[in-house]
Amino acid sequence: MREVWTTGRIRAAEDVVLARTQPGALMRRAAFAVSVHAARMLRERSGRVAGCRVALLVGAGNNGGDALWAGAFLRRRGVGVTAVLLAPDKTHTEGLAALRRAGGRVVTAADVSSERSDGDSNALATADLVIDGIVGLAARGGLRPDAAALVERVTAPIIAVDLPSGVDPDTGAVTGPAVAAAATVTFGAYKPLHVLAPAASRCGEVHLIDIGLRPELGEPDFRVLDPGDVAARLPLPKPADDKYTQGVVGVAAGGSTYPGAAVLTTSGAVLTKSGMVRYAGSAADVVRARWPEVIATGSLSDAGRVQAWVTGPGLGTASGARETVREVLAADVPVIADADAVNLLAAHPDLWDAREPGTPLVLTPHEREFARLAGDIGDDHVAAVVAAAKRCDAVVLLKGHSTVIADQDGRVLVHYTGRAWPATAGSGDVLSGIIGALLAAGVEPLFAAGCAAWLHDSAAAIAASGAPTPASLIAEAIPAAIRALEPKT
Ligand SMILES: NC(=O)C1=CN([C@@H]2O[C@H](COP(=O)(O)OP(=O)(O)OC[C@H]3O[C@@H](n4cnc5c(N)ncnc54)[C@H](O)[C@@H]3O)[C@@H](O)[C@H]2O)[C@@H](O)CC1
Ligand SMILES: [K+]
Repeated sequence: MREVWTTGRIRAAEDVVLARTQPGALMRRAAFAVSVHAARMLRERSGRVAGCRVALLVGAGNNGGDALWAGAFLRRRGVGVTAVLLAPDKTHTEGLAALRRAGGRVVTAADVSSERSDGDSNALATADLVIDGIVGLAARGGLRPDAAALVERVTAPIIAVDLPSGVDPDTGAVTGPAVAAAATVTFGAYKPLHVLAPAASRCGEVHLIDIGLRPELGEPDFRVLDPGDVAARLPLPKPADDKYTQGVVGVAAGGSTYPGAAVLTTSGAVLTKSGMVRYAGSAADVVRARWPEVIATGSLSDAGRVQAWVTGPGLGTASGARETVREVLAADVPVIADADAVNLLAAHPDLWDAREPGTPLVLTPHEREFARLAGDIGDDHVAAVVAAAKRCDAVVLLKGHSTVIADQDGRVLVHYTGRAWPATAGSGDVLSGIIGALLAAGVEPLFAAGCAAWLHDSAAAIAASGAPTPASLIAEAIPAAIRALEPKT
């Protein structure tokens, strides 16, 4: 499990560790790691390290200090290093002295911008690699114009120190010009931007360097599930199980207008776990035709007992749909409410009264549905989703390139996907079915949503395999996604 802390907490931990270490020691450790990754990248790209050229973009703070020290270490390996100073009067003193001692060249941003053709002012044009030390934890807003103008001139790959400059460290928002790095070397702990879109797509591969902060950090602000976490939580049938004991999933979705939503939601449920799936609604014939193993009935009252309900996809918002949501919420079993069910809950506050207190509810809005339910999301998605989860007393999963999932107790999971394959019609219906299957099996709601987001993304990647995929094929790839996890049977 990848653990993530917000910058305020990382800085507090840094202060504790700084107070008991030699001045400059942490920075040199961080910078040395940057130089190691820079050297590796040079070797991979040009087959050598000595003789290559590296340009450093150096801002006013310690992030610039890291870059300068990294430059000094690279000089020792025979690399030609030029530092481009954005704030010559405020440059990190020891870092600058170290680079000069090591034989590095130093120019100002103004020299580079003047487009003189001598070697120094050409530093960016001739670099094999650029190290971004413009700004780190203190970043606010997009790159300032002088920094943005420099970054625009870069053609070589960039290694970001701590984070790509210009992105917001805590929200991952990109509100102006920002660096797009080939790799990021970060220190002490992952920060939100490394896993939150859109900033995460600008990090390249992220390398975490231990600088001794972990004992001072406490509980993380949020977590990212890895394949092992998902495998450990997937419900697998035990020898004594029968079709009922694994948890029966009920699907109350779709209808005569959107029978496809009924099929896709049911597909997600059927393919995620063994046992039984029931369907209740006016698309019963269509569902039965696609999945003969599903017990399909025309109405909720005929459906029989289930251990979790999935509702919302393709349900519409007419009075019949409202009654369906009301009945499902009153059923005293966990519910996953998606799409129209979220819209109905937003539009008809009385529906909340149908809910049995303490019965788990998972809401899975996309951004527009979220706005209807909880207001404008703003730049800080994590804070908005946590607030909505507390207010709705539910697990809230906000869909997006970074799926953010919050429990009402404040725990947060984030799933970042660098791929857009799941962004296809009906894909959310499949996700709902997966969540329903996991809820019915007794998986804790936060992790049912978290594991489902992971499985859905993995299934989409398998189904797409580099080309567009429809939602039906995402559902069909769920078993392959589970097999790839190698859960223990
Ligand atoms: N505290 C420590 O012990 C350590 C800190 N380290 C480094 O120190 C960094 C934090 O350093 P600082 O607190 O000095 O601050 P930064 O280096 O992050 O920021 C420096 C300055 O950049 C400017 N700036 C802010 N937003 C900007 C924008 N959008 N465009 C251009 N310039 C902008 C501001 O004037 C700010 O003061 C970390 O990210 C990390 O790289 C590492 O050396 C590890 C050890
Ligand atoms: K940076």
